[in-house]
Formats: sequence, C-alpha cells, structure tokens
Amino acid sequence: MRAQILNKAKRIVIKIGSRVLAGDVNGLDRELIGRLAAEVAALRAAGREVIIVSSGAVAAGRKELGIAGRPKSIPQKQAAAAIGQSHLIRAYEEAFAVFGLRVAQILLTRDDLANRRRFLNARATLDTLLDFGVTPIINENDTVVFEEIKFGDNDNLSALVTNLAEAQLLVILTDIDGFYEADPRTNPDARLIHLVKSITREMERAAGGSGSAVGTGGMVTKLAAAKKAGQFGVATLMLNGRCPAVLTAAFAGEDLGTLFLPEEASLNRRKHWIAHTLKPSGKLVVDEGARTVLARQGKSLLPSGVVRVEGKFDRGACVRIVAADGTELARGLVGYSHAEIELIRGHRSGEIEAILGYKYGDEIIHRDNLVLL
Ligand SMILES: Nc1ncnc2c1ncn2[C@@H]1O[C@H](COP(=O)(O)OP(=O)(O)O)[C@@H](O)[C@H]1O
Ligand SMILES: N[C@@H](CCC(=O)OP(=O)(O)O)C(=O)O
Repeated sequence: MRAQILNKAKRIVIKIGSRVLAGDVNGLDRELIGRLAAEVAALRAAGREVIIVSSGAVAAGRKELGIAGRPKSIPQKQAAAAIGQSHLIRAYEEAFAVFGLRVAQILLTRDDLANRRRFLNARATLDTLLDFGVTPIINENDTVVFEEIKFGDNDNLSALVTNLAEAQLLVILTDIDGFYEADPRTNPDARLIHLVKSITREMERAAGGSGSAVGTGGMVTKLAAAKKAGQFGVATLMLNGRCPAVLTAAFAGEDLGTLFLPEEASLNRRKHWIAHTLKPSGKLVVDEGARTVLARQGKSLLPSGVVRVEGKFDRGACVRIVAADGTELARGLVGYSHAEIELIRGHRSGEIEAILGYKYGDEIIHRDNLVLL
C-alpha cells in the first residue's frame, strides 16, 4: 500500500517546517537546506514534480533583527518575516543552483486562494513554473496578512496547495520522526504510529502544540492538514526533515515516519475548495428535518428547513450550516443573500417568487454547492 502510494505520486508537495530549517540554531541551517536540495534534485531526476511549501521566514528574520524567542507583537513578526523571507529564498536559490536547478518564490494569502479567479491564476503559474523545470517555493505572505485573510500556519497552507496543484502526495517534514500516540515532550514512552487509516478524535486529542519559539501549531495543525489532504483523496507522509537523506530513504521503500491514508470517498477539487479554502461569512441554522435530509448525501438545502440566519452575506457567499445545538453539519455557497433568506426561510420553495417577486432557484444551497462535513 505504502509503496504503491509513493510510487504513483508524480506531483508532490513538500512542506518544510521552521523547526526543520532552524532547528534549535538561531537563523537558517544552511547545511540542512543543502541536503534537502540534493534530495529534491534526486526526486526530480526520477521524474517527479516537486512544489515546496517552506516556513522559516520569521525564524530567519528573528536572527537578523536580534529578537530572542518569539517576536513580541504582530508587526514585529511581520517585520521579521519581511527580512527573513529574502534570506530564506536566497538560501534555497544557492542550494538548488549547486544542482543546476532554479527556484521561484510564491507568497500567498488565504484571500488569494479563496477568490476562484486568483486560485485558477495561481494554478496556471504553478503549472508553468513546473513546465519550465523550476521548483516553486511557497510561503504565506506574512507581511500583509491580518486575521481574516491568513492561513495561520503552513501545514494548513500545504494542504490547500496540494488541492491547488492537484498533487498526489503531501509530505510534511518536521523535527520529529512522525505522529506519536502522545506528545513525546511530555510522554517520553509514547510510540510512533506508522500508519493512520483514518484520523480519529482520540488522535486529535493526542496531538499537542508546538512548544517551540519558531514552530506554529505543532501536531494539531499537521493532523488537520493530513485530514484536509485526505478528503481530497491525497495521502500525507510525515517525516523527520532533520534526518539526513530521509526523503530518499522513504521513497526507496523504508518504512519511515507516519503515513496518513486518504479517505475513500474524497471530495472533488471544487467541493474541497468550498469546504476548506473559503472563509464562511455567515451561518444558517437548520431544523432536525433538514439535518436528516442533509445527512443523506446528495440533497440540497431548501428554505423550509432554515430556522435562523446569522451574518450578512451576498448571493454566492460561503456559509456554515449548523444544527440547533451548534454542530456544524455542512458548508455551501448560497443562492440567496442573507436578507432574501430572512424573508423566505421556513417557506416552501413554491412560495419564493410570491415573497421576493423573483426567484433564482428552489434551493438556498444547491447540492452541487454543498459539502457535508
Ligand atoms: N502526538 C505528537 N506526536 C509528535 N509530535 C508532537 C505530538 N504532539 C505535539 N508534538 C510536537 O509537535 C512538534 C512539531 O511541530 P512544530 O513545532 O509546529 O514544527 P514545524 O516547525 O515543523 O511545523 C514536535 O517537535 C513535537 O514536540
Ligand atoms: N510563514 C511563517 C511560518 C508559519 C508556520 O506555520 O511555521 P511552521 O509551524 O514551522 O510550519 C514563516 O515563514 O516564518
């Protein structure tokens, strides 16, 4: 199974964490970046396409600015990222040049991928770079992001890039051998889990934070990323990026790290984008009848099942669908604005035109635009 997944992966997203690039040293570990470049060169020589999602800008910038520990404020973090990002990309440029390879920098915000046109544009750029034999190196555009438009962590970003690029495998390189049954910092006897068929709530509880001055999210965000990739039908392999030749060994068949298998019933690319890339701008609370109908795959959300509207949004926006007890059931793109839904909620679809004076369709969310969570 593992060999089959790795052999079939022609296009791979490799996420490299700050803990790998900086380790415990201050600034970037250039020797390690050199080793990684050699490994990527070998993967490419074997006919694979590689897209890198790299952290490390803040870690590199901290050193330049002489900041010890985590940057104290958001502007300090953004300043560190601005200075660190150019150092980071230069380090990759130099390391890849040794193997006659070129890299390109791509900085993204969540807004870029949430906008369908920008998403498709970014996709076309990625394809073109790969056609030119260039390795794209992606990071969050830390300098300009604020809460609403940020990915927040690069684990999450790497899962979304996997979708963007339609890659067949996500590799997460971190500073630990893989996913353990408990956080090894507090449970030294915890065992490594080599194969995860499906991410359970118990595993999510076993995932701890980063606990370092440079990492963001720790195992929590890595599990979330593996889950997202899995919903897109893509496996995630988590490896220790600080181990020399770890990629080469893993692709040669060694049973290293943790492999998260993809889900069998995976979402298509557009539905994955609705569920994970778009930021919901409102909420529809539905009744028990609608909850039951939605749970049966393939049904649209009709006005009759909606009991409350929260937030202000236009037609076409992404909203959460929640049950009366607050459980999030689904997400989808609405066919009507919040003001229109306020008027037609609780009514039969046949009454929409009489109430509004016009009608876009029978559904508040058509099943093609609806994703169950
Ligand atoms: N169950 C777990 N298994 C493995 N590592 C865990 C677990 N829970 C928490 N961690 C921590 O997650 C850290 C890696 O995440 P992070 O510091 O964000 O690194 P990165 O910079 O690679 O994203 C590990 O060093 C480890 O201390
Ligand atoms: N964009 C930030 C990285 C944020 C992040 O998620 O870090 P990490 O947990 O080390 O992957 C940077 O370049 O410093």
